[in-house]
Amino acid sequence: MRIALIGYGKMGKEIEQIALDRGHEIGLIIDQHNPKDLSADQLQNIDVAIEFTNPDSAFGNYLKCFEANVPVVSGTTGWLDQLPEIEKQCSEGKGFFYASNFSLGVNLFFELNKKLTQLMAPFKEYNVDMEEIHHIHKLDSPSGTALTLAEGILENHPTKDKWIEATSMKEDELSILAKRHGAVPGTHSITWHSEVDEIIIQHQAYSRKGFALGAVLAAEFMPEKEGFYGMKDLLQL
Ligand SMILES: NC(=O)C1=CN([C@@H]2O[C@H](COP(=O)(O)OP(=O)(O)OC[C@H]3O[C@@H](n4cnc5c(N)ncnc54)[C@H](OP(=O)(O)O)[C@@H]3O)[C@@H](O)[C@H]2O)C=CC1
Ligand SMILES: O=C(O)C1=N[C@H](C(=O)O)C[C@H](O)C1
Repeated sequence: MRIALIGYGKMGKEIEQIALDRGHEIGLIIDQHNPKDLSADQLQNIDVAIEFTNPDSAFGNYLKCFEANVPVVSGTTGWLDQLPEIEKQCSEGKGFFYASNFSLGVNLFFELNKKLTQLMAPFKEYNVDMEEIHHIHKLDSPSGTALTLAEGILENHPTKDKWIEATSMKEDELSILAKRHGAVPGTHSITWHSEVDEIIIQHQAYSRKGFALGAVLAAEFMPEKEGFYGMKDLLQL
C-alpha cells in the first residue's frame, strides 16, 4: 500500500519503520517541514492515511482526507468532542479507524478491566481508582487510554457514573491520577482497594512499537472500507 503519514513525530517515525519493514510505501509525509495545511491534492494515489498529530490538528486532517476519499487510521487523542461529526461522515461513506490505544496488550487490558469491574461490582467494600503515567511531552490529560478504561468501569459498575481527574472518595466518582515523568511510553494501573487489601491490574508499554504495529495492521485493514472502525473489528474481541 501507499501510505500517507500525517504527523511525523514519535509515533510517525515508529510507524514509518514498521510500514517499510512490512513492504509498504510511504507516499507522503506531512510534518513540520511540509505545509501543515494538508490539501486533498497531496493525497492523490494514497491508499490510506495514518494520522498521529495533536488534539488541535486531528479533526482538520481527517476532513482533508475525507475530501480526498482517503481512509484514515488515527491514534491522535484529545479530540473526541468532535466525534459526532466524524461518525456522521462515516455514515455517509467515509472510512475511519480510531483507537485510543493500538497495542494488542492494551486492548486485552481493556477487556480484562471490564471483566474485573463486573466481578468486583457487588462488593461495596472495594473502591476503585486509576493512575496513568506518560512522558513529559504529552499534551492531553488524562490519556485517551485512561478515558477508554474509565468508560469500561463506568459501564459496568453500579455506583460509578463519572470520572474526575482528582482524588475523590465519592461513591459516584472514579478518580484518575495523571502523572508526567521522563520518557515513559505509557503505563496504566487500576486499583480496587478495601480497608484490608487491594487488587491492582496494570499495563506497561516498554516502547511505542506495540502502538505502531497496531496502527499499521489497522491501515492494512482499511483500504476500500467505508464506515467507522476500531480495534474490536481488527482483533475480533
Ligand atoms: N492511539 C495510540 O495507540 C497512541 C496514540 N498516541 C497519540 O498520538 C498523538 C501523537 O503522539 P506523538 O507522536 O507521541 O506526538 P509528537 O508530538 O511526537 O508527534 C506529533 C507530530 O505531529 C505534528 N503535527 C502537529 N500538527 C500537525 C498537522 N496539522 N499536520 C501534520 N503534522 C502535525 C507535530 O509537529 P510539531 O511538533 O511541530 O507540532 C509533531 O511532529 C498524541 O495525541 C498521542 O496521545 C500516541 C501513542 C499511541
Ligand atoms: O501520548 C502518548 O504517548 C500516548 N497516548 C495515547 C493515550 O493518550 O492513551 C496512547 C498511549 O498511552 C501513548
